[in-house]
Amino acid sequence: MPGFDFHGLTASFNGERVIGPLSLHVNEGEHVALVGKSGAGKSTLIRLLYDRLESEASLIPQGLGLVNALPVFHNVFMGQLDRHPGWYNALTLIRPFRRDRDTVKALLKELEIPEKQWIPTAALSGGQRQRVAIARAIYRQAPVLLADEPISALDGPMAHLVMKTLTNRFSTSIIALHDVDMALRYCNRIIGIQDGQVALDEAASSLVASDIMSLY
Ligand SMILES: Nc1ncnc2c1ncn2[C@@H]1O[C@H](COP(=O)(O)OP(=O)(O)OP(=O)(O)O)[C@@H](O)[C@H]1O
Repeated sequence: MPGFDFHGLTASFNGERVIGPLSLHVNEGEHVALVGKSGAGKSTLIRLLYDRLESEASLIPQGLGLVNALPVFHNVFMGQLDRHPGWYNALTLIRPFRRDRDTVKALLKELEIPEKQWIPTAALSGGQRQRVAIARAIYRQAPVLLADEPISALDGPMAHLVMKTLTNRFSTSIIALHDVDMALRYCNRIIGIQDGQVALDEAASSLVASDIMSLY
């Protein structure tokens, strides 16, 4: 997928416009950080993009969307649920295939939770749960990543590892981030959202943190 170009994006809640109308053109190879204060509309914009991109996107929602009663393996496997026939998914629920087990294990190893593969996600810490949602998005292997605060529950070294991994694994990404320094370090384009509109759209290389702080 060579990027995307959407026009007239809008969203309203209870008759109140919270996004747009705005246009967004993203080229392949761009890692876009969505920044802006709480309530500016970043999550809503990510949802709008996900609705449009559908199977072309891997989503890491702010709420993670994990099934707590299921083990980590099955939560990660869900990233590819729509790629397999029903019988394959049903069998996987009972007895996962070796190939899938190995692929998921390697991903969990990369995210430093390999020992959690068969543990229900309910028994994990917040940061471990966040890494399960990250593994699920990577496992999906969609061309575009849409991530809403994917490092909010991670400590410093782990946050760096995850940002490095995500920007390496996906050729194009849109990542809502509250951490301005991480946005500048790992993304090559910064889009600032203010009251549902694009208030800043610049190459990360041309900005410093204080340029972005005016949005807050
Ligand atoms: N389900 C909803 N019902 C009503 N209003 C909503 C709903 N979801 C979001 N909003 C409103 O839409 C606006 C944008 O919210 P959104 O969650 O997109 O902001 P955000 O920039 O992602 O914030 P945060 O950084 O806190 O996650 C806010 O004013 C919020 O109150």
